[in-house]
Amino acid sequence: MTERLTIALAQLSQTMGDLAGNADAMLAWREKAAGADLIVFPELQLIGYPPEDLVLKPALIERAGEQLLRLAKATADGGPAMLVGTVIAAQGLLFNCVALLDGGEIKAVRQKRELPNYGTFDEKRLFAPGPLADPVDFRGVKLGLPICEDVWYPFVCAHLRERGAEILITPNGSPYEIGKDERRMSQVCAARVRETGLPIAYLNRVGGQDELVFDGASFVMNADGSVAWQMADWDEALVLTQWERADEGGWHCVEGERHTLDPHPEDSYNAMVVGLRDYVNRNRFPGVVLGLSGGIDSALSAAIAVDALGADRVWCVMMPSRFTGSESLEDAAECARMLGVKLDTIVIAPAMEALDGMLADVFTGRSPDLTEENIQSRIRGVTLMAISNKYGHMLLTTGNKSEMSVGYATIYGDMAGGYSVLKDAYKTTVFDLSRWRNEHVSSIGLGTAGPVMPERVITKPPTAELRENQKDEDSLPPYEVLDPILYGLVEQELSVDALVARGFERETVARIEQLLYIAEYKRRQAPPGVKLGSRNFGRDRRYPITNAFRTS
Ligand SMILES: Nc1ncnc2c1ncn2[C@@H]1O[C@H](COP(=O)(O)OP(=O)(O)OC[C@H]2O[C@@H]([n+]3cccc(C(=O)O)c3)[C@H](O)[C@@H]2O)[C@@H](O)[C@H]1O
Ligand SMILES: Nc1ncnc2c1ncn2[C@@H]1O[C@H](COP(=O)(O)OP(=O)(O)OP(=O)(O)O)[C@@H](O)[C@H]1O
Ligand SMILES: NC(=O)CC[C@H](N)C(=O)O
Repeated sequence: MTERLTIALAQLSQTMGDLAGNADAMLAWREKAAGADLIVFPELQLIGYPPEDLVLKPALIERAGEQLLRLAKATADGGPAMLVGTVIAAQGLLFNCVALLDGGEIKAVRQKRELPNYGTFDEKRLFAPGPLADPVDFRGVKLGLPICEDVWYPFVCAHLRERGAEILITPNGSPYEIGKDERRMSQVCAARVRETGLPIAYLNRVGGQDELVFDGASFVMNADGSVAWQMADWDEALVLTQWERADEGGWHCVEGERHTLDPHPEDSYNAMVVGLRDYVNRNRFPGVVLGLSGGIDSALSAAIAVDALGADRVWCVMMPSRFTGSESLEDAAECARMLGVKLDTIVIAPAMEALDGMLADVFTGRSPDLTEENIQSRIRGVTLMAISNKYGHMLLTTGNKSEMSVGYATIYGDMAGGYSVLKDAYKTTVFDLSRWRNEHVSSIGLGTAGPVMPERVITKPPTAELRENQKDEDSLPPYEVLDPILYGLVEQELSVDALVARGFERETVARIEQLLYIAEYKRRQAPPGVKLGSRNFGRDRRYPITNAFRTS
């Protein structure tokens, strides 16, 4: 009877759709796991997670089958067996699976049963639920293989236990969300361990995939609920966990490293760094360009870009108008200096004058209004897009969640761009993250230590500078009032009445609800951005654009 096992946990990133590349990477990591009995990879490691409709393409399923066979053959060398996440078609249905590859063959396949279909997840659209499966027999040990969502409910693990499982190994594609690492361990896995009396190895992927980032933070929990291993967040890593069969028959994982995970808000900052880094690199941009206004949103976006890509890949442009104050010019220049990035200055007055002239006839008899304010924003958008086209840098959009909630952004203007790091960060979070970054350095960032923006950028009242003496608070409640209202309306789906009961003014809440609903069309046309909270605009919160419902 096997008394000892070495299980390698490979906390890896994935390149969506690069099946051969993902397979090559698995083989390379397997070499580093020499001596292990088994190497485990995250959910759908061969394809990428979440694959969306890519898996509805028959050619992809065919090629996944070819790559899986290639991996299986590689295990004929007597080295570690592999547990590989992939998609398999059977009887006209698609399954989200793990395959156990050993001795040159596919020894066993297990299908995911619980398919998440809420929030950002759409798995029922793609996959059929697998049957309640038995453990696999691996070198005399019965391994239970629940896949991600399978461990979020008692059912699958209870069945595995009943059918004799001795160790639970769960490959995951569990996206980052504030507080999620704690939930996975203390609520979800601790409950499964308590119910089954079995130890669990929880393996998550790392890296960014469009709006989602995966923090890793994989761990092993022994049957007594103690944590034997805690892997770091964000980085690819391999650990060889040693398992022993105790006298009373149960399996125990020998204690290894226990990394401290990022505290909040560093976790959110690093999520943005990872999301942007992987988006820019995987889509092969040489770098990013952004408008640096001297305000806090563009300053924080630039700091995150430098931490993600390095200062030499971040290009900032100051585009003053006649409404731009001298403080803004100084703050943008100082910010660029602190970050070590290139800063160009492009005056937008000539374009404003040209448009004023072009539109003079059709605008005869109309006074200047929001139209001209939006033209300024659009000229900046056109200018930045021209640089993007000429040099290939992607335009980084700087709008935050508070603005995106109430439509406080110009469509085809400052909303232009390919990706946004602040999209799921309320303005009050933008202030918190800016303060945090001025006092700390990101554990995974490429930027230098020390402050990244002048203190004044954080303390001065926010303004769009699209007209004389404009301040955000002229048209919006202060962000300390606006953000909790938005949090209630967006993340908690509260009604106006419920927010009034929390002490907010009815008229204000009703106006914000109205602004939120009528800005849906803008959000549908906004670039993707990093998900941080429980209800991001994009995959989480999907509202109709044409919508007469109000709770006021
Ligand atoms: N449901 C719908 N479906 C499709 N299109 C719809 C629409 N509702 C309006 N529209 C169209 O949208 C256009 C109006 O939207 P848009 O042109 O953006 O203009 P609008 O939303 O009216 O104004 C822009 C707002 O953003 C603020 N802003 C601008 C720039 C920067 C900042 C900042 O501080 O960050 C703030 C500015 O002060 C103002 O409150 C019109 O063409 C209208 O026809
Ligand atoms: N003078 C400017 N020079 C360069 N870019 C600008 C300028 N004004 C606005 N932008 C760009 O448009 C975005 C929206 O800016 P705006 O000042 O209108 O509002 P904001 O949301 O308060 O942003 P910020 O805090 O960065 O100023 C900015 O983040 C910046 O990228
Ligand atoms: N891939 C999955 O099944 C993810 C769902 C799961 N509840 C998580 O976020 O961890």
